[in-house]
Amino acid sequence: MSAVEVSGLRKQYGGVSVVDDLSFSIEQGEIFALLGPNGAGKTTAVEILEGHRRRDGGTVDVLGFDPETGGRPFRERIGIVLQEAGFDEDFTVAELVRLYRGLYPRRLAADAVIEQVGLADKAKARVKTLSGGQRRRLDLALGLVGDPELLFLDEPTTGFDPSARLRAWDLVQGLRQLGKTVLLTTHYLDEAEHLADRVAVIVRGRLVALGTPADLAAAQQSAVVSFRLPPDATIGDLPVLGPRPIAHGADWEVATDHPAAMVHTLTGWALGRGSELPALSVRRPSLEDAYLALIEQAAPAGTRP
Ligand SMILES: Nc1ncnc2c1ncn2[C@@H]1O[C@H](COP(=O)(O)OP(=O)(O)OP(=O)(O)O)[C@@H](O)[C@H]1O
Repeated sequence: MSAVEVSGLRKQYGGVSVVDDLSFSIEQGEIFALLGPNGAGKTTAVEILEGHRRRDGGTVDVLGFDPETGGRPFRERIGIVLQEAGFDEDFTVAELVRLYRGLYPRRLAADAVIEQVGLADKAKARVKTLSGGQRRRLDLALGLVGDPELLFLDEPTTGFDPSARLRAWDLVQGLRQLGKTVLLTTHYLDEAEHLADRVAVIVRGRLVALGTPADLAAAQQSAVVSFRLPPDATIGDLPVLGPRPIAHGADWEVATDHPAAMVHTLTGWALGRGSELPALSVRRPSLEDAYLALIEQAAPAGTRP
């Protein structure tokens, strides 16, 4: 059975569609990521699924409930981790986790959750003394303590240092092993690639791609060739490669379905002028490569708000 079924979902503000005929389903135990540029409609869609906004059209089933009418029995089965949850800053971490725990009939041990998110040494600290990353970990603890079947995670690792981020990823992956379903929104493509079983890409309220990160990456181009120019060359000196190389720091990258021919052209040019091509590499496209290509196709630069 699906944890979430969305069909033909619509929402308008002032006559403008911000969610436009959106359909997808999320299986139980799946980690599902919603991706899209700023203003794409992700938050609107997620808040409709959480029961915090009303839809204008379509059907939504979350854990067997219509979120608009599910009431308390529905809310007790979901967990929401917001980017900026407001709470009383004078509480300590342990107090706040216990307070939230008291709101749910099914619950986890407060100390275990605090430990899980890596805040054990801050359990007695007041919320106002926490760093930004520690607050985000507290948000995660508050979302988990009611032992939800479905967890909404809104940009869960923004502001985390790299090791806290890996730890949060482990935690989210641990949720999958417990059979929990996770709906993740994130702007970090590596996070979605690492965590999500499937991703949906939304642009201007419409679904433009849905699949596993590997499928999405493979659907765009078969390879990315990257290289640096010889010190005495400029990009204009290169032979015509078909697709235009794109600057990536000191490197140039070109996406292609014909990596062998591309490398042949590039190395032939370099050898012909008696130089090397530093840092030449061929790699499989990442989810980020595919995402950027999808966004560009759906809303070319210059047409975006
Ligand atoms: N209450 C509202 N009234 C009017 N317009 C709104 C309202 N809420 C959202 N919008 C508009 O709907 C569009 C989608 O917003 P939404 O917050 O869902 O995007 P998002 O994909 O979550 O963006 P971000 O990545 O920036 O968080 C935006 O153009 C936004 O201005």
